[in-house]
Amino acid sequence: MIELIDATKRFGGKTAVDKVSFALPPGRVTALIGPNGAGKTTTLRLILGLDKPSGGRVLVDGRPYYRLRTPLTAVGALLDGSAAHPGRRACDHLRWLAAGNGIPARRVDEVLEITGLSAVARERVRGFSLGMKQRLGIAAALLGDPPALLLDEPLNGLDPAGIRWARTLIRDRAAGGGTVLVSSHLMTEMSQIAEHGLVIARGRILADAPLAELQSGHASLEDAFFGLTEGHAEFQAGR
Ligand SMILES: Nc1ncnc2c1ncn2[C@@H]1O[C@H](COP(=O)(O)OP(=O)(O)OP(=O)(O)O)[C@@H](O)[C@H]1O
Repeated sequence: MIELIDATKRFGGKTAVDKVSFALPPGRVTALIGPNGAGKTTTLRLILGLDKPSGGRVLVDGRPYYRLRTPLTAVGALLDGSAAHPGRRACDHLRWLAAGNGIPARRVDEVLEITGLSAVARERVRGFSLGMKQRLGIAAALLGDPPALLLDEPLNGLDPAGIRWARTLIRDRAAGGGTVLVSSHLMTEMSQIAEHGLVIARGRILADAPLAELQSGHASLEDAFFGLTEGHAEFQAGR
């Protein structure tokens, strides 16, 4: 279980995440949706201990992330698909992560297989396409076979076959009892992948409800989203 209780993150005078409270139960895909600058990435970074909360609490299985002994076996995360060093071979990147987390080396071959990267495992990341980097990021997230997955825009750069594969993977993880949080701008995709939605804007949670409930009375999740976030966008294009 992942839980945020009045979690707040300020950067100087800017409040990126403002008293956010929610719980992510196992067995469910939750979509974190919000406009640019809403606080989605900061929320994920707070859960992963990459940002320290200015207030409130962020707990993974009842304790802060930094207290987890082998974090990759508790929470797998995709925050930036290109986080691997460009000069490294894909397999070495994963081996290095595995070694630091007490994960057996054979798991590296498994996640390469799951993400379809076995054939390019010995190639250097600098030659990878955006979609391949994304698959490598997902491979890293799966390395510890964690019960919880946090995925920031996991479909970025994936081709149609990749999107279908990722969609199935995400759903299967939750169906198998996993906790999955997916942050995305892709409403149509989210309505196919997730059961539950957290709508965030200007650092505040505007809705925490089943997607079917959020969508009711609207033609689509996108319409519901615009209805909820109207006037809350950080950035507005000129007309
Ligand atoms: N390290 C930082 N220093 C200063 N401000 C930051 C920092 N990180 C985030 N912010 C600000 O906090 C707010 C929330 O940013 P965040 O990246 O969490 O939004 P987001 O919802 O992920 O946006 P996007 O959809 O554009 O990726 C933004 O106004 C951003 O400029």
